[in-house]
Amino acid sequence: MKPKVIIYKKVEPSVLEYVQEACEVVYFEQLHADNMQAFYEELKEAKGLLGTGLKVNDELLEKAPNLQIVSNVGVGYDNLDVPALTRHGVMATNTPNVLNETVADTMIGLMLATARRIPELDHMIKSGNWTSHITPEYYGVDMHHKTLGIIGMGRIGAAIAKRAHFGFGMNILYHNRSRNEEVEKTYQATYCSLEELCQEADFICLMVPLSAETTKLIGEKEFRLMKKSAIFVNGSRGATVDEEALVSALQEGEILAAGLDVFVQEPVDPKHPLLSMPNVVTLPHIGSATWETRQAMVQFAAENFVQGILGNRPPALINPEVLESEK
Ligand SMILES: NC(=O)C1=CN([C@@H]2O[C@H](COP(=O)(O)OP(=O)(O)OC[C@H]3O[C@@H](n4cnc5c(N)ncnc54)[C@H](OP(=O)(O)O)[C@@H]3O)[C@@H](O)[C@H]2O)C=CC1
Ligand SMILES: O=CC(=O)O
Repeated sequence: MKPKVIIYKKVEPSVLEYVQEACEVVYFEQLHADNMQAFYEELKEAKGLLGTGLKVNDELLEKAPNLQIVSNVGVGYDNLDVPALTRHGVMATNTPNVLNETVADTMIGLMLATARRIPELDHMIKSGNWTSHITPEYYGVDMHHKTLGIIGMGRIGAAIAKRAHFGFGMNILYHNRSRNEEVEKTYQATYCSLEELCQEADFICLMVPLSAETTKLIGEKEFRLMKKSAIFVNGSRGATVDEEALVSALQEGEILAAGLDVFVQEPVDPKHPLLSMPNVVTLPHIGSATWETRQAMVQFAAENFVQGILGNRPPALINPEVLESEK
């Protein structure tokens, strides 16, 4: 008998068929209040769980005594309580690398859109307000040859640095807990403290994973350090920024503008003050949202999943301790 697993996200038929070769799949295209009870019922027997964003913690794991693997479709896994998964002997996997280039494209697009005020001016034309030659009040600022500070110079950060260095001739600063010699050599990036980066950069791009350490990593103090002309973009998770401090920094003119792909609460409340600011460009968490990349991510998640279900080591295993404790 094939092991029972749950997929709780809409996937391509080819991916479903690939998983079905090894598993009996219970398929929920999406989880919502009306099917949660049915989901919990299936969870009692499920050996695997594949999807995006579900909070997996002790409470959920107690409802899933047979679980072997949780396969996250996405690289960030702040929705997973990894120590709890490890305690319960459940493997956790994610989808690194396949989305680096696409997310980097999105972040460069967001920086340009913010600096050149693209959505604001698009709206001006479409609402019938382009009535004369553009006056200085509509000018943007250059991105090329400015200084870009990347906080979180990992896989995606490096793909952003590549574009910024070779494409825009930008000077790159970065901050991590540890140095990344590869980006220093390849993109002439300079390592610095968070404070130095905030003070020196014209564009500040946040790309860290969300953790206890990075929650509200950027707040009042950091915004105060930034240049009044700074453009801040966040592609990590909403909670890495103190949103109230960001609103104040924009209202007080401590920074020039912001580009946001992520919010503390998603979907963001339409009445959120950030949404009524013309100098804030917003996106609905679309960093990796292209057909090609989303397919690659789901395929990767399915490969992790099937390998784990078959008792093999999945290629992107987050908690290898689970396998070590089985030896
Ligand atoms: N908007 C979107 O659609 C997407 C968002 N993301 C987000 O981007 C994140 C990064 O992805 P990826 O590049 O693959 O991850 P990586 O792990 O490759 O890079 C993360 C970087 O952050 C640094 N970092 C971690 N903790 C801290 C800290 N406390 N202070 C300073 N730097 C820190 C790490 O360096 P070190 O360990 O040396 O500190 C590392 O260089 C994901 O976790 C996800 O949240 C990802 C994909 C799409
Ligand atoms: O936010 C998306 C991810 O892959 O992480």
